[in-house]
Amino acid sequence: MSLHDENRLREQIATLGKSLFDRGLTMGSSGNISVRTDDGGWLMTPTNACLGRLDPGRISRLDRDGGWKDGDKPTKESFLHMAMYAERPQSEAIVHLHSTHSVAVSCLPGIDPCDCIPPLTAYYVMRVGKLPLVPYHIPGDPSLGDAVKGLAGQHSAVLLANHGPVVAGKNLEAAVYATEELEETAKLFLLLQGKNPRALTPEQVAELEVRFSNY
Ligand SMILES: O=C(CO)COP(=O)(O)O
Ligand SMILES: [Zn+2]
Repeated sequence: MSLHDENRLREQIATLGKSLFDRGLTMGSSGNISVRTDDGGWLMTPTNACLGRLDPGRISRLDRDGGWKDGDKPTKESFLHMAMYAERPQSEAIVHLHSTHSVAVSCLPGIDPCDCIPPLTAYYVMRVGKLPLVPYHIPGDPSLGDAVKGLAGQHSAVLLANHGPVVAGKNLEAAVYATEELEETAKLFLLLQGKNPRALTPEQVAELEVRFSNY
């Protein structure tokens, strides 16, 4: 990867991180972002960094084995990102947030652990699809990587119980769009609690999956 391309990715991580933070999609020092680099390694946001104030030059660089090469110390969820990438060779970027409505859904009793949010809208189906719930683990616990492994091959997004979403995309922009769509649909889902909303039918979902398989 040329220095120009790497610097462009660093700038993009900082710009989109600030955009997410400024709109309240993640708070404090929560959340993390990673992007695959074409030497097989990754750029990841540093641990304890605020996504709203990232310094592109201090973003962590990891080698293909997840070893820390340079930049600030990487996110404590680096193995979670790597577990997801290991199952998803087609994904180039991952976003993890503590976005309020998605976290709220992750705490609800009675949600379907195989699919936490029904297909309420077309864009939710196109960008997120089925959303499995990963049982609660302490943040940064390596066993979280194992818990995600069985799910990430079939699902571009998972919801960590009492924690938040982890969303992969074909590039960083796609991963951010999907995270935003998930948060908005979680909000709709909460607004519609007790109202028996009409979700899309299995036929409508199947048509979207065929037409927008690489969205
Ligand atoms: O969201 C987080 C933990 O789950 C934030 O952790 P880091 O600051 O290590 O990235
Ligand atoms: Zn987290």
